[in-house]
Amino acid sequence: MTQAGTATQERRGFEAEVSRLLHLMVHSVYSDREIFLRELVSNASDACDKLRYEAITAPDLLSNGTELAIAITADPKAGTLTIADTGIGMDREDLIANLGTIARSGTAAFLDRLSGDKSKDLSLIGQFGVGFYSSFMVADKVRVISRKAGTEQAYQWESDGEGSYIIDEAEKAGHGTEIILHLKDDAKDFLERPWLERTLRKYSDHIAVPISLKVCGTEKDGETDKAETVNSGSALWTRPKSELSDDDYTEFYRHVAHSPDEPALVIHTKAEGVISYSALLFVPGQRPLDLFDPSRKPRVKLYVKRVFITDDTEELLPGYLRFLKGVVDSEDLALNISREMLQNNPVVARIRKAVTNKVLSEIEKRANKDKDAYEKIWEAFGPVLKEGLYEDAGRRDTLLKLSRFKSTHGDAWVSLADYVGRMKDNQKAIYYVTGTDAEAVKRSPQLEGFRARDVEVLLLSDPVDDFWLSAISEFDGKPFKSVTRGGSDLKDLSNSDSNTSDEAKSEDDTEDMVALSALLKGILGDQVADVRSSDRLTETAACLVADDNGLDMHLERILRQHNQMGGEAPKVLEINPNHPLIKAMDNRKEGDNPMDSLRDPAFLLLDQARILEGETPTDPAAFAKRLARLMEKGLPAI
Ligand SMILES: Nc1ncnc2c1ncn2[C@@H]1O[C@H](COP(=O)(O)OP(=O)(O)OP(=O)(O)O)[C@@H](O)[C@H]1O
Repeated sequence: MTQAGTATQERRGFEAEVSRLLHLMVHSVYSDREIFLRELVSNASDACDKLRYEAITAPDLLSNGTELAIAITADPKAGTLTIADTGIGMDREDLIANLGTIARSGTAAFLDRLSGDKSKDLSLIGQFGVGFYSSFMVADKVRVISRKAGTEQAYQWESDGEGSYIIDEAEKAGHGTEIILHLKDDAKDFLERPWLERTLRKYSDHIAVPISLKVCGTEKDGETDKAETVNSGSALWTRPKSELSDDDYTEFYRHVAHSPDEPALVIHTKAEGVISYSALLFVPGQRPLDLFDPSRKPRVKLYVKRVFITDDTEELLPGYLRFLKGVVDSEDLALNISREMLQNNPVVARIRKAVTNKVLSEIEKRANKDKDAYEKIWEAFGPVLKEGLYEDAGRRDTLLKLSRFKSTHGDAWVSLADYVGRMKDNQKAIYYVTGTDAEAVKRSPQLEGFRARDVEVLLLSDPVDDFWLSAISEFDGKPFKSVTRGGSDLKDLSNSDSNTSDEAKSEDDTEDMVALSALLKGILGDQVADVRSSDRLTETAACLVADDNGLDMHLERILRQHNQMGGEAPKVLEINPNHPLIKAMDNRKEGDNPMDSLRDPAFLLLDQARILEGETPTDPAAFAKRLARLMEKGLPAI
């Protein structure tokens, strides 16, 4: 939506998503609204980084002698706070694209989660990070004056955050951006020198461009309107660890990650020798909302000799570490390296290898030292780390050791070492079941026999689980085995304290089941691969399993959903010899025409087993007719 003002002026509507976000900002009661300053200073510092990078190949952009810097000016009389930088700047198109839309991945997911309940939505905003738009928490009018480096014309953007903004030509000496906040009446405290000094020191000490503060009309060191420098301006990752406090790291994390939470793990490392680099990386405290969004950008920034190069390279870290945030600074790459040259670059490959090893070993240390803290990391990022199990064969063992699972053995997270340590004497495999829903997986009928014998089964419900399980055959010499595939070895696992009585089963019973199974197979024909008596069921009458050579059933379903597989492979129907229904069917097989009398029950049994698997009956109309016939017979006469 546009509307003409003066010849150069234009009023434009915000994108619908931005309007929703701004509405929340403008009417917010967010207690942490001081974060607007961190967001704006971060943006200013990013703009300086970008210009420094551009100037490597186009030195003219910086040739007028302007120093890259950020200046904060508070004017209590006018009620304004101005954040100015001499960075890359924005032209008209940039202003429209950057300050009228939200290009960030995960925005849709974020907005979908807004509930309309203000306090809940504001805490979500904390997780999402709203950047520039957070200005409207403290200002009722925001004006941005910007001139893009290398251009002559400046532009101005102005809005009260209510639906639209005005864009116009403007005057500005030199490149960069000035953001002028007209503070709301209840936000005038943000103009006070002590607050500004304290907050800027806290937020910006690590920022590598000088930041100055001027509070108009106040005295500093006996001088009115004096600008003071408030940060040390050195890159934090180059400083020795001994000089840095937890708070320094947290503030840097918040700056580099554009995230308001605390990091769960800080990895600060420096390598010198064959390759020289420093890295300051963070495992975030919370899972970002867009972690699984395919368009999500990596958030680790590459610097070369303290000059920012890019935060858009997938070369620096493997995809399964994409949740990391922070900085890698190389001494060995050329400053004028282009982003394209990073691909297949041997130095980058060596850095990637070293950093990946370091990160995994630090994560492992945390796992060994602090179980609870590690489990929080696993809960947030385990599904992503598990991608490494099939992507990174060389680090598979390390990643298997780091993996944690839910199991039938209580609610706690279980490592594979825990599992193996608890295996039964005759147990040869690590049993697991996969599915899409953790609760449904827990209720799988195939688990009944394992539970009855106290044999632990891993419960896996992340989409990635089926993929790594098809790539990895064993841990510590023990094969992984799906409880929904192949014959179960439960007979070998009966133990004295088990309340099942496999051994006591009479031969007659076994023969009966063989005969009933053959009869049912005769009725069901091609719809099943086989019918057999089961030792994995204790409560349910029947279940389906894949045969020995078949795919795990859940994996097969995923492949079918993604059109990676043609028709459904017939399954083995396992029947529970101790279930009253199976016993009744067994009795019936001695009567006249058992093929006829058992026809409806046989198909209903199969459909029931399919429903338990989350499938639909093969022929819903036939299913309904059979069920109706049976119900009719079962109704008591009046
Ligand atoms: N001072 C500035 N100089 C130049 N460009 C800027 C400046 N401030 C913001 N921008 C541009 O506007 C865009 C949007 O800023 P915004 O703060 O909303 O989001 P962001 O910084 O991209 O991400 P985040 O939400 O993580 O902060 C930035 O990506 C940048 O391109």
